[in-house]
Amino acid sequence: MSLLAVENLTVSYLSRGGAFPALRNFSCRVAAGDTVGVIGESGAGKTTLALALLGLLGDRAVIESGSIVFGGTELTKLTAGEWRKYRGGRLALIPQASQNIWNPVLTVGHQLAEHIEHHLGISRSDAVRQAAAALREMGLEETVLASYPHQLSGGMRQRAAIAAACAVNPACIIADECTNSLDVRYQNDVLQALENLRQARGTAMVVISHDLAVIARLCRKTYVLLAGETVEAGLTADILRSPVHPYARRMVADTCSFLASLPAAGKEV
Ligand SMILES: Nc1ncnc2c1ncn2[C@@H]1O[C@H](COP(=O)(O)OP(=O)(O)OP(=O)(O)O)[C@@H](O)[C@H]1O
Ligand code: NI
Repeated sequence: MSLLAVENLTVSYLSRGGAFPALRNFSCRVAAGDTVGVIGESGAGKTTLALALLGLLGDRAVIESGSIVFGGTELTKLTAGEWRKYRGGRLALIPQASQNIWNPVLTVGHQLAEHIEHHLGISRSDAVRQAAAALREMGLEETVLASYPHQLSGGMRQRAAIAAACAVNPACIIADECTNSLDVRYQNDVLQALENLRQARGTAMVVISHDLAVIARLCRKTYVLLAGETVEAGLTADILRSPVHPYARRMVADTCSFLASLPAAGKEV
């Protein structure tokens, strides 16, 4: 059985002009330990999907149809109180622009430890220890615990947010553009840390990105979104080798020609 099963999900944003469907008939299945990528250009509906999966759409959006079943529970019918049990715990989100999740008046350590304590039901001192370990996995020093968010760079805040999502041992992580404000070295570290987490704990992942290289590195399966529609879905290796839809073909060709255009090491530029 799938850990996460999304069937024919359609989500619309409401405006005075009517309902605008940002995601249409999206379906996917994610087994325990599986890695699924969702790729598409800006406005394709990727974040809409992430927010729907976590019950965070807010008042201006509605789930028009479809279902989201996680661990046997239908999520689209949960009340706000019931959502608190799932969100951030068994099902965790690394939100887009996650460097901005932090409360500016509390230290990162305080917020991380509180989050871990709440979701794992462990003592504060154990939570602080786990917070330090989670930061280390993201290449951050223990001193980050005592820092206020504004004392860290955007990339450090982003890695600390990823540490928060990973620290509570989720069964599934939804990662929305989780490497977008990181420089290349830290992108590598974060992708490696997510891969290590999957291998060590069997964490399933839905990796949302506009960057095919990120998806190709992490994901077994890929869904390609264009203006809210799934135009291609399959094994990532197959899509890379022989994309079918014109949009997918262009995306693969553009990524390959970009990589090929990089000067070879040592060559004069
Ligand atoms: N709160 C909102 N109210 C109205 N329309 C919205 C809202 N949020 C998103 N949309 C619209 O829904 C569509 C999908 O947006 P979404 O944020 O899901 O795209 P995305 O694929 O995540 O893009 P990006 O790569 O830029 O993050 C867009 O046309 C966007 O303008
Ligand atoms: Ni987005």
